[in-house]
Formats: sequence, C-alpha cells, structure tokens
Amino acid sequence: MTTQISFRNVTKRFLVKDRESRRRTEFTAVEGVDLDVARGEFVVLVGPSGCGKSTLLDLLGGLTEPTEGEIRLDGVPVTGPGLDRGIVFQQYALLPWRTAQGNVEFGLEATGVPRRQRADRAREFLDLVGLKGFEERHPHQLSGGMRQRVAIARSLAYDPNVLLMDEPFAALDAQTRESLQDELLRIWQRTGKTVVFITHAIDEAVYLGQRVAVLTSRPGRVKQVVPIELADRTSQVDLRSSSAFARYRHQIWDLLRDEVSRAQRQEKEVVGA
Ligand SMILES: Nc1ncnc2c1ncn2[C@@H]1O[C@H](COP(=O)(O)OP(=O)(O)OP(=O)(O)O)[C@@H](O)[C@H]1O
Repeated sequence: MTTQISFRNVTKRFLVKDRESRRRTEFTAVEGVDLDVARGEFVVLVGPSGCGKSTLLDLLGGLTEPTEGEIRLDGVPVTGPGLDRGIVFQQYALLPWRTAQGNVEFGLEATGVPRRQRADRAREFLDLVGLKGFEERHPHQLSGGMRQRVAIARSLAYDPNVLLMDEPFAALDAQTRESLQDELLRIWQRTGKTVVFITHAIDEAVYLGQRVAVLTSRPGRVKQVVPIELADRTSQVDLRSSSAFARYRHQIWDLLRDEVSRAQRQEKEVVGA
C-alpha cells in the first residue's frame, strides 16, 4: 500500500474582521490534521457543519495554503491547483452555453489534448457515467443527477490521479443520490482512482468509504478513522439494511454526536455574539 496523499500537522487559520471592534482576529478552521490516503483508496471525511471539511479539500486542491503543516501528493508538497487533481463540487459548475459534450471537452482544453481526441475522450467518459445519447444536451435540458454526472465525467476525462468530491450528491433527491453512489463506486472500481469524498451524511459515508475519517467540531481535527469492512457494495442487494451496515452507522454516529452538539453550541454563540 503506497501513500499517495499525506496531511501532516495541517492547520488553517483565517483572518476575520470583528464587526464591533473592527479589528482583525485569527480564526482557526482546522488544526493539526494528520491523515494518510493510499493510492487507489476511497476515503470519506465526515464532520459537523463548519468543522472545516471543505477547507481541507480546498487545501488538498491547492485552492488555498495551510497556515502550518504540509500536504504532499505523491511525495511532492501541494503548492497550487493542478491537473493531477479533479474536483467535483456540490453545485455542478457547468458552463450553461455548452452541451454535455462541450463541458467535458472544456476540461480537456487545458491539457493540450488535440481536438479530435478531445471529442472521443468526452464521449467515452459520458458513456462511463451513463450519459450515452445525451451528449448534445445543454445543462438546462438535463436533470440534477445528470448534470452531476457530467461534472464527474469532466473531472475524470483529463485523467487526474485523485478525485476530490465536496458533497457532490447533497443537492439530489434520495433515489438519484443512491444510484449515483453506486455509479461512483463502479467508476472507482473501474478506474482505480484515489477518491477523497466529503459528506455530512453518515449513510453515504459508510456506503462509500473504505475508511471514514470523523472530524471534530471547529477547529476540525481528525477524531478517529474507522475502517469499513463491508464486502463489495454494488454486488449486494440491500447492503444498507444489513446488520454490519447498521453497526458502522451507529459507531460513526456515536463519534459524531458530541461534535454535532458542540458545533451547534458554537453556532449559537456566534449568532448571539
Ligand atoms: N475564506 C474564509 N475566511 C474566513 N473564514 C472561513 C473561510 N472559509 C471558511 N471559513 C470558516 O471556516 C470554518 C470551516 O468552514 P468549511 O466550509 O471548511 O466547513 P465545512 O465543514 O465544509 O462546513 P459545511 O458542512 O457546513 O459545508 C467555518 O466556520 C467557515 O465560516
């Protein structure tokens, strides 16, 4: 098992302006995070609202820099964004004036792939996410789930080493969400990509993750990493109702419970301040 991603003592502080005093104060979003992710692994981060999940993913995506500590990808410190990482956000972030095909090709334009190959590759990845026949549709002609499939195809098409997913299914209805979870697991099995996936849904974390890292309330730290030892998810008929699944769900809920109530108290303090 080779380590592909390592967070070492990663801390991120933001400077925020106090409304009353108008002074800038430091605000610690995540603190002292240590986490290793192996090549080809599917790791899920869960934590209460505002605990710094997106901040960790932004740091790994190179969209922002740690205040302390270091993140390495394939042994090299992350210092900015790169095509070795594909990011999928909750909001589809598709170009409305381009077709599904055009959106996936857009992701390839920065990589220098010749035009003809771009078209073939875009078709191949739209097919992989189950959108064969929808290539010429514009985003407004697609359902939410389909748009998110286009976003996933776009991220996969330029062949990143790592797929970073920030609550990609949160805005979808329950059924679409479950079918996309299966789709994602199949794609992960076929492509062997390393996936770092953020969610605050415990079921989603248990269903998808080979390991689930539970974060504390703000400032976010890794509270515990839980290995999920369930047999091949997609080949089981109703894994979500199995007793093993329920045990993992309970274990993670137990770890999260105190953190969620602490996060709610913190939010009230901020509102009351
Ligand atoms: N650029 C910024 N400047 C100041 N504070 C920020 C900035 N970005 C994030 N924060 C704060 O850092 C904390 C962590 O935010 P983050 O979005 O990472 O949390 P999260 O766990 O992803 O939350 P949620 O589950 O609600 O999406 C929050 O309190 C947020 O307000």
